[in-house]
Amino acid sequence: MNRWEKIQEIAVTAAQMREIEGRIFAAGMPVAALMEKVAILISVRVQSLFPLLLNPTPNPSPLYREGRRFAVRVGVLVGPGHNGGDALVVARELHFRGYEVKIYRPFSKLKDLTVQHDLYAQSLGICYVENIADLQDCDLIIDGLFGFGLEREIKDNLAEAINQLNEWSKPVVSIDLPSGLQTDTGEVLGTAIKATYTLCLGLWKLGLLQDRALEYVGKAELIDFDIPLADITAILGEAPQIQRVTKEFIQQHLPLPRPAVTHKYKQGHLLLICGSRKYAGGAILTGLGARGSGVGMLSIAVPESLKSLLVSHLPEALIIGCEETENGAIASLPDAVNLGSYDAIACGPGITTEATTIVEGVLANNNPVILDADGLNILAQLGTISTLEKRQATTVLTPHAGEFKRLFPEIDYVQQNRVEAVKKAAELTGAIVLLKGARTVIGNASGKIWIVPESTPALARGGSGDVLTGLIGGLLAQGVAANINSLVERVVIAAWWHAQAGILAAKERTELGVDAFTLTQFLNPVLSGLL
Ligand SMILES: NC(=O)C1=CN([C@@H]2O[C@H](COP(=O)(O)OP(=O)(O)OC[C@H]3O[C@@H](n4cnc5c(N)ncnc54)[C@H](O)[C@@H]3O)[C@@H](O)[C@H]2O)[C@@H](O)CC1
Ligand SMILES: [K+]
Repeated sequence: MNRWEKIQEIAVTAAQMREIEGRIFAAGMPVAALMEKVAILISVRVQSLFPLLLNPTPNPSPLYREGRRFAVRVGVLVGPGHNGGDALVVARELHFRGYEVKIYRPFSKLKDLTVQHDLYAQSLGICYVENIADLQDCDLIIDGLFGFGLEREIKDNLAEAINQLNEWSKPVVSIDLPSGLQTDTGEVLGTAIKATYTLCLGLWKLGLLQDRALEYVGKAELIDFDIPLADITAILGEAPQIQRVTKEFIQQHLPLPRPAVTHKYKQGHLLLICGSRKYAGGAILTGLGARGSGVGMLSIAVPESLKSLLVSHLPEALIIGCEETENGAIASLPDAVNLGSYDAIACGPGITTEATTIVEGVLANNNPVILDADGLNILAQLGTISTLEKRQATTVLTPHAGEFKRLFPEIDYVQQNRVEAVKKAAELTGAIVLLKGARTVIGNASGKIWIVPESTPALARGGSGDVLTGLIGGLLAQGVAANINSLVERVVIAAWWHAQAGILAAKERTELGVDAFTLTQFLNPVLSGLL
């Protein structure tokens, strides 16, 4: 793995970033030199994103046709700390490159280095404005108000200025993170800049990966400024506790290539328990998700009345018809079904909350189990922690925020800090917990967290979770059959793969075109593209 790939896997808190930068400074790197270096990199990136339109012409240049934006007038927001220092260096560079720069610095007390850059910018004759409204004619705004040093709410005049600026809907490039976001939790402290681009410096800040930050972050990019890997490792350890899931990680952990000599049972046998008369389609989608995983053998237990429907959609699967309740839920599994004979069991989509004894039976068994949807609601009724305490084998829980709250009423901050919530849930239960969202978070009992950094709102659609359950189940079964030690990577792969299939499908069919069945058709193309 090269340096770029390695740093893409890391997410840090403000405290960790401070410790890492502290080591660099202690080793002799002058603070001013680092700021200069970083800010030059930012300024170069800004120039490529918003090239200077030197010669406005009725015939747009070829660059214009590539969809690049041009900027002439740039408003730079300068805060009191080193984020403001960065912004002042960027302002100076853009000024020298020929941009018309205006600086808005609503603070009188600045950090020393920032003072120096401020004095120099003034000496160059760069225009300073008193009011945010003076920036309304700008083509582009650079936001250097606060970075990871923001520690309290933004209030009063500054908050008003930010709100006013957000209303203009101008392109905004935020330095490090949109000013106003808490670095670790992504919480809005008072108010926050709505960025078009966020140029995150050095290492990804955790807050940028939290769902509630996303509407402020825009398109996020990492600006690498050569932090020595030794300094990163010294603070974060060899394997970071919070890992962004990257393509390289997936390539390393996929169950590929298959052994040259194998047979279907060696490639995992998954049992799905799903569906009811009311929710028949969920069973099909779960089955199609499992199919996409490449699992060796797939058995699907459904209410007897759904059997022929399932056979027609999944001819390769072994469909097990089960006795039904009056309402058409699974009442019991046939005696011939030996739960212990499967490599993994996925249980829940569409089973309704009538299937309590089924879920109890599955959990009493000693194989890896994935619970989703009604499987989770039943677990919540049984008592999540007390029920899971008794289990030795791997359990995977895949809640969305609502299900999470029902499962873990003691964890009341799931909306505020999804990463901490998952960490706590995994610690309390020993389970692998996957919290669905715009940035799906996965954690296990060791305290390690994985975040899927890209997804699409196209996936916010009924049935897409069923596909994920099947996909996780299939990958887990293959992992068990191959005797791999750690199964959490399989869950991580499934979450990433599912998101990428959504992204690919949305690219071809728009965000409105990704129904759950269509999603299953894009699972394999993601892999082909990856390899
Ligand atoms: N970490 C690194 O290695 C580097 C960091 N740099 C920059 O330095 C930034 C961090 O700099 P700082 O630690 O100076 O922090 P910031 O620039 O984020 O701001 C901290 C300052 O804002 C004040 N402040 C905090 N909350 C406030 C509020 N609500 N209202 C008014 N004032 C408030 C603080 O008292 C302090 O003076 C990074 O985000 C990045 O832009 C780069 O210059 C160079 C490399
Ligand atoms: K900023």
